[in-house]
Amino acid sequence: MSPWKSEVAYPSRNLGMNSPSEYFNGIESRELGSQNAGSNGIHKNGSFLSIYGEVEAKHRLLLVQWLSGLIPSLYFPINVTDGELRACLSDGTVLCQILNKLRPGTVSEPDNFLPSQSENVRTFLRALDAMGLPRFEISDLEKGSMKAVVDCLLTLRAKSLQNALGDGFNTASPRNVHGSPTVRLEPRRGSFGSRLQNVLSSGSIKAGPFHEVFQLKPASYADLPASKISEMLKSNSLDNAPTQSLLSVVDGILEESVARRNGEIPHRVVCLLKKVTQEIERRISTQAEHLRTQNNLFKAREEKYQSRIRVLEALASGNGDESETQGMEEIEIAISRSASAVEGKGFFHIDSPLDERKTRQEVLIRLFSCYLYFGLFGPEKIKEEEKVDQKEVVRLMKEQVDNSLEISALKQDLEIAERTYEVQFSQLEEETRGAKAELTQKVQEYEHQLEELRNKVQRMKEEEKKAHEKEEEDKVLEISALKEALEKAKSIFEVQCSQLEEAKGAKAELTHKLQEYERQSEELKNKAEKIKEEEKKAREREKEHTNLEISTLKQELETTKIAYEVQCLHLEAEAMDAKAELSHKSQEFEHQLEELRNTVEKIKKEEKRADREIVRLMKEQENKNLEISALKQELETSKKSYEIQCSQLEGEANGTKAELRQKSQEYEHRLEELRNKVKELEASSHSEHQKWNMKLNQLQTLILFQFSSLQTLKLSWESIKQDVVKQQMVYADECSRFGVNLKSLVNAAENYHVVLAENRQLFNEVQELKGNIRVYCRIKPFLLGKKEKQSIVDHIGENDLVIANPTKEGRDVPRSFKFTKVFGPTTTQAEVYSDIQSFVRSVLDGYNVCIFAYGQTGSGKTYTMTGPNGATSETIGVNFRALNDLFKISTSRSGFIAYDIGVQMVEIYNEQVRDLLTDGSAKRYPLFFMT
Ligand SMILES: Nc1ncnc2c1ncn2[C@@H]1O[C@H](COP(=O)(O)OP(=O)(O)OP(=O)(O)O)[C@@H](O)[C@H]1O
Repeated sequence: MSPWKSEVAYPSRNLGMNSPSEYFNGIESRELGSQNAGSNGIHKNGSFLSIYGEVEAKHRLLLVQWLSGLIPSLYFPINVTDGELRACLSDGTVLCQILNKLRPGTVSEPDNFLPSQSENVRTFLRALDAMGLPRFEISDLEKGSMKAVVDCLLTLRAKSLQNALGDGFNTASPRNVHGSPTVRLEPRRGSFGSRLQNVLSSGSIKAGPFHEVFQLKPASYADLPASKISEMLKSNSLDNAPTQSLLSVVDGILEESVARRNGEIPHRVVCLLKKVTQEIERRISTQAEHLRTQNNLFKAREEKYQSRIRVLEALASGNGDESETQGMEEIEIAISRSASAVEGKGFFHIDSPLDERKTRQEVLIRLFSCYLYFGLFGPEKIKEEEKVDQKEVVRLMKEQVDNSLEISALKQDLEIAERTYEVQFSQLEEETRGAKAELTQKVQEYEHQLEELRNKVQRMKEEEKKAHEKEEEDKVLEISALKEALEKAKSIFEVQCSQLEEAKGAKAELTHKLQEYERQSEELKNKAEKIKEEEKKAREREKEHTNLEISTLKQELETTKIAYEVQCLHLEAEAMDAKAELSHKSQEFEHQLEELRNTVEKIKKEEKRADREIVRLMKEQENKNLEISALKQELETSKKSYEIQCSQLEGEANGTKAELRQKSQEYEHRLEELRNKVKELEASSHSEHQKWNMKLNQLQTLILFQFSSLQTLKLSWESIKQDVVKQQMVYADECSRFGVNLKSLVNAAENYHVVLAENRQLFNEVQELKGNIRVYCRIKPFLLGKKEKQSIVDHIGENDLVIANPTKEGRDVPRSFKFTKVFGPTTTQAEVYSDIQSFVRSVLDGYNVCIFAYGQTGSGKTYTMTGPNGATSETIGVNFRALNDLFKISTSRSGFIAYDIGVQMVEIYNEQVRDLLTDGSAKRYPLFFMT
C-alpha cells in the first residue's frame, strides 16, 4: 500500500481513532477547517506518542508524510529505515528548514544554514527548548534507534497543528504547513474557489499521490518517475481531486509538450493525460446527469406551482363556497410551508391568515410575493440552504438544551452524591459508634460473665471443700459418738450382765435364806410343840415337881425367849441385809427392771410370807401368852403361895410381851419402811428406766437423724458434684463461645479499622467537596446597654448579605456580599462551631487546617474564637471547643493511633509577633518557635 493510501485508510472523520495518524489527521482536519474534520476529543500534548510505541512504523509513515508535505523536495520510501532518516536529518539542514517552515525567521535564510552539522542540530534543539517541547540528543542522530527523533518531530508536528488551530485560518496562511505560497485558506462559507482551496489543502488531497503532481511546475512532468505514474494510475485518489487541479495538470502537460516543441510526450505522461481526461469526462457526464435530474425536479415543481396558481386564481374570482373553503385550506397549507421556508430570510413575514383575519386579497398578495420570491431566487435552492441552516440551528439548540440538561443533571448528581456522601458518612459514623459501643459492652459483658464464672467456680470449690471437710468432721464425730454410745451401751450391758449375775446370786442366797427361815420356823414349830409337850409334861411334872418345873420352865422360857429374840434379831439383821442388798441391787439393776420386779415380787412374796409367818408366830405367841396367862392363872389359883412369884412372872411376862409388842411394832415399822423403800426403789428404777429409754430413744433418733443427714449430705454432695461437672461443661462451652466471639470481635475490630479508614477518607472527600476554603460571616448583635442604632444590614440570607447605609453618601446603594454561610446576630457559639467542627476531625486525619477570624476592632473576633470573659460551657469559643474535640477524638482513637498535641499562642499586632505562652516578648516576623 502506498503511504498516501494509508492516509485515506484513516479518514479524519472516523471517531474510532485507531492509530496515531488518525489522531494527527483529526488535528489537521480541524486546523484546516474542513467540514470533514472530526469533532472528537483531541489530546493536547505529545504523550500520546508514547502510548503507541509499538506502532513506530506508522509513526514514521506519518512523519515522512508530514515532512514530504512540509518540504516538497524531500522524498522518502514507504518503509523508511533508521539509516535513511538519519541520512536525511543528520546534517541538521532539514531540521532547520522544518523550523523555518513552522516559524518563519527562526533561521535567517534557507541558504544561510550554518555549515556545521552539529550547529544546525543545536539550533533546532534550542528552538525545541524554547517551545517547551521534548527534545532528542545529538547522539540519537548519530547512531542507534531514531525513535527519539521520530517522536520529537511528531510532537513538533502535533504542536504546530494545535497552534495553527489556535491561530485561526486567516492567519494560518503565512505559516501554512504545506509551505505552498499558492494555497490560501478561506473561511468555510466561501466561494467555489475557496472550497477548492480547502479541498486542496485538506488531508485527503494532500495525502493523495497527485498532490505532488499538482504542485509540479511545467516542464517537470516528463521527469516524473515511471513508478510514481504507474502508482498514480492504479490508485483511485483522483476521485477526490478537484476538477481545476485536474485541468491544471492537463494544462501543464500540454504546456510542457508545447514547450518541448517537438511534440514528443513520453508515453507515461500520455497515460497520465488519458487518466486525467477520463476523470474529467466522467465528472462532466455526472454533472450532466445531475443537471438533468435537477431539470426534472424543476419541471415537477413548476407544475405544482402552476396548479396552485390556478387554485389561487379560482379563489380570486370567488367561485363557490366549497371550492373556496377547500382553496383556503390549500392556501393555508401552502402559506405555512412557504412561511417556514422563508422565515428568517429578511424578505417578509407571513402571519397565519386565519388567525389575524387577513383579507383574502392580502393573503393572495403575500402569497404571490412569496411565489415571486421563490421564482426569483430559486425556491428549491433557498429552501435547501434554509433547511440545512435550520437543521443546523435546531441541532445546535438541541445540543445546547441537551448540554444544559446534562449540566443540570450533573449538578443534581453532584448534589445527590454530596448528600449521599454526607448521609453515608453520618450513617457510617453512627454505625461505627454503635458497633464500638456494642463491642465495648460485649467485651464488658464477657469479662463480667468470666468474672462471675470464676467467682462461681471458686465458691463452688470452697463450698465443696467445706462440705467435704464438714462431712468428714461429721463422720468422725458421728463415728466417735457411735463408738462412745456403743462403748457406753457395752459397758452398761456388761454392768447389767454383772448385776444380773449378782442378782441371780442374791436370789439364790435369798432362796437359800428363805429355806433356812422355813427350816428354822419348822424347827421353831417343832420346838414350840416340844415346848408344849414339855409344858404339858412340866405341868404334869409341875404338879409333881411344881417348883422345879416352873423354875425349869421359866428357865427354858427364858432361854427360848432369848433364843427367839436372838432368832428375831438374826432374822431382822438378815432381813435388813437382804433389804439393803435388795435396795443396793435394785439401784444397780435399773435396766433389768422386769427381772428385778419379778425378783422384787418374789421378795415381796417372801416378805409377805415372812410377814405372815411373823403374824403366825405372833399369833402363836399370843396363843402362848394366853396359854401362859392361863397357866399363870392356873398357877395363881393353884399356887397361891407362889403368887408373888407368879405376879413377878406375870410382870415379867407382861414386860416380855410389851417388849415383844414393841419389837413386833418395830418389825412392822421396819417392814413398812422396807415396803416404802421398795416402792421408792421401784419408782426410781421406773423413772430411771424411763429416763434410760428416753435417752435410748434420743440416741436412736439422733443416730437416725445423723444417718438421714448423712444420706442428704451424700445426695447434696452428688448433686453438687453433678452441678460442678455441669458448670465445668458450661464454663468450657462459654470459653469456646467466648473464643469464637473473641475471633469475631477481632475480625470486627480489624474491619472496624478498615471501615474507619474508609470513613475518614469519605469524610475528608466530603469536606473537599464542600469546599476547602470557606468564608463565614457573623453579624454581631447590638450589645445590652448600648444605644441601638439602625442596622445597616438590609438582608441576611443563608449565604448572602445585603448592606445598605442610606445615611452615608456614596454607600446608600445596597451592596450584596456572598459567603459560604452567614450567621445572624442570634446565632449561638455552638451553632458557629457546628459548621467548623468537621475540620477538627480532618486535622486528626492528617490534614492541615487554619481557622482565623478577621474584622475590625470590636467586631467580635475574640468573642467568636475564645468567648467572653468568664465564659461558660455554652459561651466558650471555637478555640476551646476545637481543643475539646481534639482531645476527645484523640482519646477515642488512642487504642490504635497515638497523637502528639501541642499548642502555640501568638499575637500578631503591628507586624509584631508575640509568643503568649513563653516570654511574651515581641519579635519581628519570621519567628521560629520551638516545638
Ligand atoms: N456575638 C456576640 N454576642 C454578644 N456579644 C458579643 C458578640 N460579639 C462580640 N461581642 C462583644 O463585643 C465586644 C467586643 O468583642 P471582641 O473583643 O470579641 O472584639 P474583637 O474583634 O476581638 O476586638 P479587638 O480586635 O479589639 O480585639 C466584647 O464585649 C464582646 O463580648
